[in-house]
Amino acid sequence: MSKKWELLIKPAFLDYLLKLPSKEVKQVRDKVEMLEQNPLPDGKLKKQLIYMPGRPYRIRSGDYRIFYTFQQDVVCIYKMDDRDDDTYSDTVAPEAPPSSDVLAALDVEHGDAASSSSPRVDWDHAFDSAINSKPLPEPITVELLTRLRVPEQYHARLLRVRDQDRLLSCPGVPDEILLRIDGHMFDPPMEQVIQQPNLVLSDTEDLLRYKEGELLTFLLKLSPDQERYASWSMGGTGPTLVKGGPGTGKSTVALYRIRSLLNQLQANGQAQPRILFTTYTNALIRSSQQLLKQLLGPNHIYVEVATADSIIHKFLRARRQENLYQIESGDQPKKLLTRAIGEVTFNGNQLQQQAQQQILQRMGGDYLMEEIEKMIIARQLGGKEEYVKASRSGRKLRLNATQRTAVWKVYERWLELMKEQGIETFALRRLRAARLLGPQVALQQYDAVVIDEAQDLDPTALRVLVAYCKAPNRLFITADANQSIYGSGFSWSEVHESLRFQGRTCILKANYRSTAEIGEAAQSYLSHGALEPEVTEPQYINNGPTPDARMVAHISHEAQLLTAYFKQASRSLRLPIGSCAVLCPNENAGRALAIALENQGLEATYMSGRELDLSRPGIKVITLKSSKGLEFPIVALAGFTSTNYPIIPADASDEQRAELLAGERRTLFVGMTRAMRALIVIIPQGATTPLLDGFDPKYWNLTRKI
Ligand SMILES: Nc1ncnc2c1ncn2[C@@H]1O[C@H](COP(=O)(O)OP(=O)(O)OP(=O)(O)O)[C@@H](O)[C@H]1O
Repeated sequence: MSKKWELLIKPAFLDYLLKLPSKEVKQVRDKVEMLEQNPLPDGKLKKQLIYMPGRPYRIRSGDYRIFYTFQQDVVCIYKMDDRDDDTYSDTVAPEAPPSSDVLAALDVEHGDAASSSSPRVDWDHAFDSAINSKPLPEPITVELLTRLRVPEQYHARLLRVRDQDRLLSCPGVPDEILLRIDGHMFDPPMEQVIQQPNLVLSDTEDLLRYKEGELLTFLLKLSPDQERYASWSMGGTGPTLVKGGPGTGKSTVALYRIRSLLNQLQANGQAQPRILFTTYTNALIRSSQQLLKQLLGPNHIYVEVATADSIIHKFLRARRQENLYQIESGDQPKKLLTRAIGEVTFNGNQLQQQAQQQILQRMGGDYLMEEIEKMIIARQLGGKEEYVKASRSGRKLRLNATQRTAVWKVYERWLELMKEQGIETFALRRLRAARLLGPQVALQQYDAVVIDEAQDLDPTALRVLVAYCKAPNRLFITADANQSIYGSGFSWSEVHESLRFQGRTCILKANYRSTAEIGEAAQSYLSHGALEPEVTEPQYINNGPTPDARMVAHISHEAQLLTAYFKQASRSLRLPIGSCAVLCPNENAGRALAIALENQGLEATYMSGRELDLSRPGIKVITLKSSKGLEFPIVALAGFTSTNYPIIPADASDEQRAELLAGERRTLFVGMTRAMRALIVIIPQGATTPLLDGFDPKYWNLTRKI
């Protein structure tokens, strides 16, 4: 029997299937089966379009045309259309080398995505020239909206829309609906289709099931490295660590690891295993749950998705200890810290005492609080002596033994004050849990524990999570040191003796999220601050326009510029306005900017980390810190005009200043790397902070007209 080719499909192809009558879908299925047997059928049936991005082949299916490419063992189906005209001249050229795009996307670590043989798209020009909105080729009618399964509540707004711009910025309508209608009205350009993820079509009958609504999605095709790490070393003796830069698929691999773990446990006779998956924010919990449902089907019920803090809460509740103190995340702990500095009697003579008090005051509340929370509480240091000897790795401000003794005294007084008020911080709550756990206790309630984004977890929290896992080799951890917002700098085995990864650490290199232009611009910004370079040179799958950096004098100009940018970017990338996000330094800046954008006629909402709802229509305005782990097609870093940024105590020492700036630079880097297709950073005119400097014109467009 002849060999079968592996089939991959793009979302654009699936969108088109939904438009076709069922009978035609069967015909398409037959054609796809034919390609599965032989992607180069009889010469007359197919053509290669060598001047089209991706150099696809084209084959007829009744009145329609299917665009596809193939290489080695893989056939990738891009999209369909029903036109007869040819924008690109066709060439029958079976001897021409097929496109390298498919393989590059599948295995960029070993391929060379950037030097694809396809004609290169001039993204910057495409971005500039998006001026006129296209009229819709057919009117939006109730009948059409019903056919496209658009809920009635949105009909009234949509029925008034006449052109593509208004469609993609129609307020109050969810993005996926706008994209569905846009997809019905216009053919997606090939250069955008190529950048869509590859999905696996393991059974051609699934096309019919998808058309009938019995199957909702197809799974992502992982790269060979991702696939390997998803089930790598499961028979080993200890835990596995996956590292990698932003967007390399660490969270994706973690989800597939869960599937491998479930399969292994069930194959070993455990019909109903329990797996814990912890992630960073509530918004990530919701999206991970959805992905797990797709990936695991009915088996998703065996996986609990939670934040580390909610597991800590559960742990304390089981011991009736959860309500001993009220969590206080506002200003009160910092106020009590200032009070503690004033109340403590330091060692030595009066002059020495004054010197100690001064150094603590000079540190500033935030720095001292971080010292206490990250260096003492999170590391579960048992006493002053331990703190005096501790390495404090990750902190640039040196503290001698006398100064550390002073910090310890303030810490002890602060603890008393917090207790008196009946309040605690999250770090203190984690410490209580870790202490209750004791060194020996193993909770062993989950057959496997998968911890995503571990670089930002306190060691105390990690200890509790590790203790919940029944076997060390069923622990799986992902981390990225450069994205660490808090820069805690601990070694894994210091956290828990089970966290020894000898020979079980791997690194993902290919960035699937951001375009090469965004990734390289963010890297150049990071290295301008002399921060650790990436462990390996990152590789990119996609290309796009050069990111922009612009100066503005006032928040109203900022909102005008953002409005123009978002309209331009969403139009040229053919994305709804809801795919734009503004990442701000703090809540006040975010709220002010959301109002300013609304005043410009754009729908925009500020959302705090807790109330983040990514399905909400309109522009999402969030803080840089709560953007961790998320991604948006179009991103602006803004809001620096209306706020004092960054806050550095006037008399901070050089080391302290350097450390604060390094932390903030990493935070801005995390923000930049949330962008998938387009990125802009807005800098206040006359800003003196080095953080808003370092936009190398080689990577950043500083002059393009917006
Ligand atoms: N093999 C792949 N093919 C196509 N898309 C992929 C692939 N792997 C990951 N992606 C996509 O890339 C994006 C980034 O993936 P993911 O969030 O898993 O990366 P990450 O390393 O956890 O990112 P970060 O640490 O920056 O939050 C997601 O949209 C994901 O669906």
